Amino acid sequence: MAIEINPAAAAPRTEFFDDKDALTAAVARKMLAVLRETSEADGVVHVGLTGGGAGIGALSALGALLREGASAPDWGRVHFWWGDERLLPARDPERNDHQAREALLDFLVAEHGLPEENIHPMPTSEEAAHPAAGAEMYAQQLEVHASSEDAAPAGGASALKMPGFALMLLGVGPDGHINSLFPGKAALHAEGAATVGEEDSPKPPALRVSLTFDAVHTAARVWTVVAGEDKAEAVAKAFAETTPVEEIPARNARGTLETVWHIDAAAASRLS
Ligand SMILES: O=C1O[C@H](COP(=O)(O)O)[C@@H](O)[C@H](O)[C@H]1O
Repeated sequence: MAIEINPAAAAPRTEFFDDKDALTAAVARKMLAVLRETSEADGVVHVGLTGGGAGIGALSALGALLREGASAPDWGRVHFWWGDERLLPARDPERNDHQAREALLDFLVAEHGLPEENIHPMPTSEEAAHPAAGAEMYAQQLEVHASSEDAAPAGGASALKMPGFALMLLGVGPDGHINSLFPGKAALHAEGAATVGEEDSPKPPALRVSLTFDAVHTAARVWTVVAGEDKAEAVAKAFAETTPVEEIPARNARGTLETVWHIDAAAASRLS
């Protein structure tokens, strides 16, 4: 059955930047503000991280802001999760969590008191024998941190046992994928679960674990970060009303409060 976009979710708006550096700097500034404000208001804030050039770039930019003295949240209240991961050994340079640690998280632990237990990586290939097992393990971790009110997408659809994410960052692949939700794959149709395994990712490595669309849709803010000419076609298709979600999964990136596409000039070059 064709995937339909939930009309109750926040419609996407766009923010444009000259280049990737301007984009990542702006996203990092906004991220710090969300982390400060939400952690002060709620006592805790859960954030979903992404891999890829712009996603990791935003983390490096956040580190740079802190080194310049930007006002920071109480890091003891901040929890980091991942939207997807490659099922590879711990510390493999291709793992999204490894790249995020190098770009920001190790610095936060060493210099800013981020508790190691607030970092929630997806399972490694040493921990999970296959993607479905990894997905199940991560769903259990999410459930441990679920708030008393389960996370629910806009519009009254069923809730999931996971923490309420204040923010989910999403890179977008040249083929329009978000997380490890790739065009035409069965994982796009996973319903009622927070996580799903992917056995045959068209982008190597093949074995991956991902949050589902249902999980993405529970986040308050969903921010795509898209830079580079190789993303231009996917961006143009994502904003064409007739493009099926099965072809460009990023079309179905939606939050409950806001959906913002952060796009640099090169990635925006084919938007009309
Ligand atoms: O495989 C992945 O790709 C996307 C996009 O990466 P990019 O390098 O094309 O920007 C990324 O967001 C996702 O987390 C990752 O696993």
